[in-house]
Amino acid sequence: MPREIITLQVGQCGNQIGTEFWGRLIAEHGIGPDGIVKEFATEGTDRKDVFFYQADDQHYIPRALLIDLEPRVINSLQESEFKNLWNPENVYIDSQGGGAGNNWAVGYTHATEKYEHIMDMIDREDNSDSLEGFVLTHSIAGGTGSGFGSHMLEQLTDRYPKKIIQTYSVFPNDSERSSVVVHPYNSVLALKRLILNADAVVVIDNTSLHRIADERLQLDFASFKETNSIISTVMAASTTTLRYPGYMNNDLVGLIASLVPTPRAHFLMTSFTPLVIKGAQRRIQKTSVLDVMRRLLQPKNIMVSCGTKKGVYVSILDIIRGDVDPTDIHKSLQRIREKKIVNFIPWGPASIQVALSKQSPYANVPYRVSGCMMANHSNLGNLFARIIRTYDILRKRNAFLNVYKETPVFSENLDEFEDAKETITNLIEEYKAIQTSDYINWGMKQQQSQISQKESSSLANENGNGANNKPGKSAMAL
Ligand SMILES: Nc1nc2c(ncn2[C@@H]2O[C@H](COP(=O)(O)OP(=O)(O)OP(=O)(O)O)[C@@H](O)[C@H]2O)c(=O)[nH]1
Repeated sequence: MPREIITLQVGQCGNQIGTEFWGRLIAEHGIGPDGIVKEFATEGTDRKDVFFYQADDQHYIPRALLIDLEPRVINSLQESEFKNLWNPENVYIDSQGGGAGNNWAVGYTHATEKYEHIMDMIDREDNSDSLEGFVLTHSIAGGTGSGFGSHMLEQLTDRYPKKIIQTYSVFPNDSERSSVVVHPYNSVLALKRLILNADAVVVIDNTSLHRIADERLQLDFASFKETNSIISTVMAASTTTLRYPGYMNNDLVGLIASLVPTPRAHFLMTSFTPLVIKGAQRRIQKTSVLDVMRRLLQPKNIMVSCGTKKGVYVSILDIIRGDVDPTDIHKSLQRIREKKIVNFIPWGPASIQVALSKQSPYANVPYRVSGCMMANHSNLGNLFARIIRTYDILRKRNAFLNVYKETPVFSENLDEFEDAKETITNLIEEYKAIQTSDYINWGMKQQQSQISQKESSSLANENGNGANNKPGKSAMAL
């Protein structure tokens, strides 16, 4: 039975990367931009119905909601070759159309006003018996994807507590301080929701994408079109096992369970090889299984700028596509073990897991084997520590807070900032502890102190409400 997934694209970035993703999916499944399956693809054994459903006239419609507070991006999608692909009822553009002005609190406030309408759209889309969960695409640095997306995450946790929530979250480029000057505020506030309300977050780091585009693909000034092409490659590859089921990882819960052994440390890094995107230099090397598996581990190919030389891997899943002899996989794993390329956690068994999948027969790729790595690594804590450092610089100066203070979340005080920072700081501590052999004991102590804190604060907060008091998913999972 298929386990369906609804995709929620929120804000400029969310809709732009979402569109690239659908472009990849229809190519891989032999579906035209109008949703009609091409004649040569009618016999496939792929699972189109995880991400699409069929209308009465048999054309495929993405299970997707397109949401933005300003019309530009969605309007341009509605004029593109994909204009007949999406269900027009699943588009939400705010009637005022002014966007969230790069402000998390404005996006969040809009969402509190519109959430019943959005939840009705989601409930309508939940038209199957076996919905597995949701995938959110957004950026954390602006206002809509970040703020509106945060509120949606909270609402989804409330409304669908048993469904999986995975996100592809775009983190800001370190060097773009001038374009979204308040991105550290927005990022910290959104990160709190990603920690508390998501089951898995695939971190897409614009800093890394630009480095990869520059150094690996020799694109001097990569545009969003090009970085989004990299992102959609990773999104399509990381969902391969759901769409071309094999003997493992063929639903979202199985995929996430193998990567996220402890609930809070659910942030994932990715790498992909060989990368081939339009407009970039093509340098296809020899693509043997060993080459692919080794390249996936090279820090220069990893799409998060936190390094992997120090620190430890909590888990690794390599999704290898192509015509591959399974004995090559065993030999490659042995070589990687012998060379001690990977350091794993000292507190539990961990190894590289491999899922094999065929290439799509309909998407022409110029290589024999490709690989996508999804991994959980302690150095992700360094990325969050960097965000906190840039946040502290702004916050100490009380800079650019006026618009935030005009919104209900911050009208009385700025406590929500402190609360978000504390949630992230706790996670950074967890990533430090994850590297030590004492991690299990550390986790038990944390759990104990959280239970006592919860007991005392539930007495104090009996009549409270607002963003600070929402129960977190990870708190429930602990
Ligand atoms: N990789 C990538 N990053 C993007 C894209 N569009 C915007 N960004 C990044 O996203 C952040 C800004 O978020 P946006 O998605 O533009 O903003 P929004 O969510 O629409 O919110 P408002 O514009 O405030 O309404 C910045 O860090 C941008 O660099 C995109 O298409 N691809």
